[in-house]
Amino acid sequence: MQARRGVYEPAISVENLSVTYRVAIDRKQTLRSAAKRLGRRQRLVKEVHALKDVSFSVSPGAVMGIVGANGAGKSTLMRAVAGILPPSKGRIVVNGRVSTLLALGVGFNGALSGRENILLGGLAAGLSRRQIEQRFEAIADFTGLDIDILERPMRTYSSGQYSRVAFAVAVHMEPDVLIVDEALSAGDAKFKKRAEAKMRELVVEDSSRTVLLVTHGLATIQKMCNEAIWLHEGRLMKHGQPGHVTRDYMKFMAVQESEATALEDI
Ligand SMILES: Nc1ncnc2c1ncn2[C@@H]1O[C@H](COP(=O)(O)OP(=O)(O)OP(=O)(O)O)[C@@H](O)[C@H]1O
Repeated sequence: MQARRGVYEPAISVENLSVTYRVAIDRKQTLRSAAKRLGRRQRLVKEVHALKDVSFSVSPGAVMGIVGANGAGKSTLMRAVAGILPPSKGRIVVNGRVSTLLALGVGFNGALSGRENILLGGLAAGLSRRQIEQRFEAIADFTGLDIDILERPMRTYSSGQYSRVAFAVAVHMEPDVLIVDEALSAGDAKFKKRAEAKMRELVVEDSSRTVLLVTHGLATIQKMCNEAIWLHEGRLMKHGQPGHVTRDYMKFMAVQESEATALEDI
């Protein structure tokens, strides 16, 4: 859809997006072929078509859930929208500042302390040093980690401590577009509660923020989202109301499962 300023400008517009990964594989050599090649390695390049001609748009303020089986292309789509992964084909337009909760903490430097990574994360999100300093206390507070832990290099953190910092940074950037990939499963039970409350505040209470939310928790999609898409093997299967999308997705998965069981029975 061609957006005209003042008429309808989507927050996110994805047009005919395809993403192909190229993976180099070392082919197993037989003794004879190895002798022939005199020890030279034979490399094959395999293409993985993670997204195939996907198009949709998201209105400003919408909370869009993304569902799909393992390997469907959800994380690839999130990385592409976040600008981390270039499209192989097609176009993505995002209006506004994006903050991501992708595979929590991508971009953190393990050699630096939690405190330094909070600063770096803020700079990467486009805030000024002053703006980050103003928010530092709130971010540090939100992590629930003692200041002496925040002074240690992040490579010494447990995965829960790591995700606490990543989550705290991302949700305090006040982005126009927030991309959340399975982040609600981060941390222990206590932190999960705080994370969910914060997400609700960001997603539900501030209706100007556009959110993309990837999760296998279909109940979360129904609770938090007002739109959803379902991806399967890189293709967009359905775009619509969360209830309809999750219903069709569950039906599809149940059929696949019963077919697999039937095959096992043979
Ligand atoms: N860096 C990569 N190099 C090669 N192939 C990749 C890479 N990342 C993902 N893929 C492949 O792309 C496809 C889509 O993966 P993606 O991680 O986007 O799926 P997903 O829907 O997020 O899955 P999950 O629910 O398991 O997290 C899969 O077939 C996966 O193996």
